[in-house]
Amino acid sequence: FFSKPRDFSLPNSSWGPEMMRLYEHYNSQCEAETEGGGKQKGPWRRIPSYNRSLKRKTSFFCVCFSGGVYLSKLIQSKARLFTRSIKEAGAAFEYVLFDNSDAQKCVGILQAGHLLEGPPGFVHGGAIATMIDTVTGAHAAVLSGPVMTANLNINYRSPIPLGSTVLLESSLDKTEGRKTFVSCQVTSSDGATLHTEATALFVSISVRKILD
Ligand SMILES: CCCCCCCC(=O)SCCNC(=O)CCNC(=O)[C@H](O)C(C)(C)COP(=O)(O)OP(=O)(O)OC[C@H]1O[C@@H](n2cnc3c(N)ncnc32)[C@H](O)[C@@H]1OP(=O)(O)O
Repeated sequence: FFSKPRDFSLPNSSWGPEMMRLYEHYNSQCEAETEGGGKQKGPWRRIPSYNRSLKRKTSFFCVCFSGGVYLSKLIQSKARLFTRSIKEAGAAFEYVLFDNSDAQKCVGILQAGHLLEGPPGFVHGGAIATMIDTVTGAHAAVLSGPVMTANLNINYRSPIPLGSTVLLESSLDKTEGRKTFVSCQVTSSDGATLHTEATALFVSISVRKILD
């Protein structure tokens, strides 16, 4: 009765060679070899991704706690995670996130599809902001549990060609009480071109607050 939800952060036929190269680079570091030739956890962990978030909990909490019957019935059944809402593989956001808890870093590998166009031939600034929010948000959530973006500052340094693969690297700057401060850099897949720089503040919240 229970079908397993599809994990969208696994390779599909739309992933190009650069996307695959970076994916394999980090994925190969999710497992390390022991001295005896066995396997153990490596420094990186792939973060799975689905097209819905908190599906069961949300409908449960909506009905039970927030009086959200309207939300539950009419909206929740259709709700999709924004970055995973386009069905055609490769058309919009193709991405995968990896987390390194020892280094307190998170990386996102993004292949920007044709539906993300802003200026002719380049990626829309809002789509770049979306991916920065996604990578830094996932990083802050790994570090601090449930959070919401309170502040996002972005400097666009050079445009991202549509169809290209870029690397988003998020690092922890500091935590202060409920506040988690992170920085993010978006570079070309070889690291040679800096496309975008950002800082973000996430504030810890209770899950109840999101659902309210
Ligand atoms: C897997 C996919 C991952 C995707 C991740 C995507 C994440 C998102 O996009 S979330 C959606 C966008 N964000 C929102 O809609 C949030 C809207 N804002 C809010 O709900 C609230 O303002 C919220 C939760 C951020 C903070 O509210 P609240 O919990 O009442 O905290 P509040 O008491 O005001 O502030 C807590 C601290 O943060 C600071 N703070 C809050 N907002 C800001 C801000 N914008 N700038 C600087 N500091 C801030 C406060 O000064 C306070 O600091 P201190 O503790 O030192 O006094």
